Amino acid sequence: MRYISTRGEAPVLGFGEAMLTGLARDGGLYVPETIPTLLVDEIRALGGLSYEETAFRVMRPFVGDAFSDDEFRTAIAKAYQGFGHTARAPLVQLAPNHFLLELFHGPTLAFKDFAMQLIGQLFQIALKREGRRVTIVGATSGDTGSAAIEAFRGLDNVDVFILFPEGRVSEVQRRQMTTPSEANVHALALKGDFDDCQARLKDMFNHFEFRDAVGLAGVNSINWARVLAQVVYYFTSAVSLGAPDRTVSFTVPTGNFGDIFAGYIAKRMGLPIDNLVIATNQNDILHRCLTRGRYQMDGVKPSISPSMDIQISSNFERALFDAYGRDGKAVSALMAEMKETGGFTVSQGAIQALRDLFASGRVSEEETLATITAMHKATGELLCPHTAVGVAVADVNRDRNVPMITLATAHPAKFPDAVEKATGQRPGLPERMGDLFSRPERVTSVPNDLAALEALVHERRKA
Ligand SMILES: Cc1ncc(COP(=O)(O)O)c(C=O)c1O
Ligand SMILES: N[C@@H](CCOP(=O)(O)O)C(=O)O
Repeated sequence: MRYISTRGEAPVLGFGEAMLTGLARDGGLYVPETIPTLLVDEIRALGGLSYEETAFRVMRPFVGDAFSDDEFRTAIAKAYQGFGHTARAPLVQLAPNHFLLELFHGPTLAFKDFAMQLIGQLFQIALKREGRRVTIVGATSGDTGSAAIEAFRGLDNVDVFILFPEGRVSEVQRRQMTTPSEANVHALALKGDFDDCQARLKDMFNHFEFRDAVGLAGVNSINWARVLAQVVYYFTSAVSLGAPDRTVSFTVPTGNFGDIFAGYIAKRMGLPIDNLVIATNQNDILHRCLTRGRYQMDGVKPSISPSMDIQISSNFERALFDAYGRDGKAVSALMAEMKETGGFTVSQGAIQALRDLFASGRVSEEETLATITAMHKATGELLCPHTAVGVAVADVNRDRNVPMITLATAHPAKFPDAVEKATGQRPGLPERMGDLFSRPERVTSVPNDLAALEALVHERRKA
C-alpha cells in the first residue's frame, strides 16, 4: 500500500513511514493511493466479531508490510484493553432510528483515544525496530493533546510537546495535559487560538532543518494512521444495525474534519452509508462552504464546544483532493490562496462532488444547550456539548426510515459547566480520575512565535 500527498510533490511512502513522517514534505497530507474495498460478504462476516477483530480486518489492507499480522494484532489488543466498556464503542438508542455511538470510554474520555492508543503501540514497535527516537509536537483544542500525552507518556524514545490555546480549553482538558509528571511530557499554553497552534505545528514541519534535527513526528489527524483507526467504529456500529443489508447514516460533530473523513473512507471501502452529515457549532466554516461554495475564514469564536473552535480544518484538504479528481496542483493553489487571502472558492465540479457526499448543519450556542436539556429530559442521557451539536444537526437532517448514528465524541464530564447549565446536573469524572483537581500542574506559557517555539523544543527535548 502506497501513500501519496494531497499536493502531489512529496515522496510516495509506505504505511510505516507515512505514519512516522506526519505532514508530507510538500505541505500536504498523505492519503492512500487507492482505497481498498471490502466485499459485501466480508462486511456481513464482521457481525458478532469483537471490536479488536473488526479493527484488524478493516485496517489490515491499509498497512501493507509495515507490520506483521502478529505485530498488528498485538498492537490492537493492547490499544483497547484499557477501555472502560467491553464493546469499546457501544451504541445507545436516543429515539426511534436515532442512535448515539459512545466514543468516550477510552482513558482520556474522548474519541481521540481510539486512534491515539493504537498509534502509541505502533510507534513503539516501529521506533524500537529502527532504533530511532522522535519528537512529537501536537496541536490541540483540548482532546487530541490529552490523548497523545496518555499514549506516549513515559516512553524512552519519544518527547511529546502539546500546544493548546491558553484559556480556551475546559479545566478538565487542561488538567489532563498539565498534571502528568513524566519528564518527556511538555504542555505548552500558546497565546492564540487552535488555528494558531496548528499553523505553528505545520510551520515546524515545513522548516526542514528543524524537522530533521529533532526528528519531528505528528500525531494530529495530519497523520493518516489517526484517520484510519477511526474508520473502524463506522463499521462496528453500522454492522450492529444491520449493514451491509441495511443502509445507515452518520452525523459527526466536526472541527478538523478527521472524524467525518474517516466515515467517508468507510463509505469508499463499501460500507453502505446513505448520508454523512457534518455538524458544526458557531464556527461554521464547513457548513458555509458546503452551502455557498466558498471557504472563507471569519475568525474563531470561542464556544461551549471548544474542541470544535476551528476555522482551518486540516483534513478538508483530503476531501478537496478527491473532489478535484486528485489534482495536487489544484489543491496546492487553493491552500496558497487561503494562506494569502483567508479563503478560496471551490470549483463547480468539486462543490457538487462534496455536496453529493456530505450534508451539513450549524448549531448556535443556545440550541446546543437546549439540546442537552431536551435529551436529558427525554432519555436521561447527559450529552457533552460537541455531541449535542451532532444530535441537533442529526435531528433536522435525518430520514426517519434510515437509522441515524450520531457520534458522541466526548464524555460530558470533560465539559461539566455547560452540562450543568443545561441540566442542573454536574457530571462526575470516573473514579480513576478522581484526583485530577488536586494534582500539581506543569505548564509553560508560550508566544505564538515559530522561532521561540522551536528554541524551546530544542532545549527541552532529550537529545
Ligand atoms: C469532543 C470533540 N468532538 C468533535 C471534534 C471534531 O473532530 P474532528 O476534528 O475530527 O472533526 C473534536 C476535535 O477534533 C473533539 O475533541
Ligand atoms: N479537536 C481537536 C483538534 C485537533 O484535531 P486532530 O484530530 O487533527 O488531532 C482536539 O481536541 O485537539
